Amino acid sequence: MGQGGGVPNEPALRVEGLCYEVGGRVLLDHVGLRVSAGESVAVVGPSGSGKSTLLGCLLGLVRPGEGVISVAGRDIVRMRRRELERHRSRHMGVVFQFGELLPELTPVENVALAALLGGVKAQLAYRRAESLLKELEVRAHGISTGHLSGGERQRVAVARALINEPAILLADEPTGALDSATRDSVAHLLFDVPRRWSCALIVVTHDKTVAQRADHCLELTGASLVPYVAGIPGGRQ
Ligand SMILES: Nc1ncnc2c1ncn2[C@@H]1O[C@H](COP(=O)(O)OP(=O)(O)OP(=O)(O)O)[C@@H](O)[C@H]1O
Repeated sequence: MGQGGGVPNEPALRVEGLCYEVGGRVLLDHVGLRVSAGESVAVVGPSGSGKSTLLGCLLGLVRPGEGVISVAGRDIVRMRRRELERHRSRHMGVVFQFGELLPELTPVENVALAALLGGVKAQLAYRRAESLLKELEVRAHGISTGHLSGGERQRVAVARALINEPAILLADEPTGALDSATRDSVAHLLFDVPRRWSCALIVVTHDKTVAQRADHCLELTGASLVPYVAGIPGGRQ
């Protein structure tokens, strides 16, 4: 797969001076972040520190008060809605805690759907979906996605997130609903994605054993992103 249509010398994701305030509380205070293709970042932090809000900003779902969020070389903060939707579907993939798949569809239908919605022709969409599911070792046909195990569903969700060859893959508590053995296998697969598919990966998680697999582990605390070292909140790496 390609590099998600990225711009040469520009990281897949560049965040600068990101500020967000809600209800009189500053959640993000001049936050900066750079993630290149092939690189992974985990974001941990106490409950309520603003991790989902940060992810919402990166996805263009929450509009920050200030700052730049450059995805594949273009600032999404200043985009109009239609353009943002196109840019998001072309360059960003997302995996949520519960997969958020359509349970009555087969895995291949769930994955192909994301490509069809992006304007890819049906034959190509299904071919790509089958090939991704094979690479991610989950069956494509003959079963409703709702009948798969939790771990298999997350593999389908990863395939769906990758089908449009995104520049960045964002995952919000991707292993939060899994038992520990399944969590390890899904986390292993997820942190292998940047190398195999040349995209950037950002994972928001409560689970430190998942976070430690990332190239860089950051903590959102006091409205800032700081390096996280096990046992030392806000400690230096
Ligand atoms: N639109 C909003 N209006 C009011 N408060 C909000 C809004 N969005 C977020 N908040 C508050 O901001 C704080 C941060 O929320 P957020 O969901 O980003 O935290 P989080 O770190 O993801 O938490 P958790 O780990 O529990 O999921 C919370 O206290 C939340 O109630």
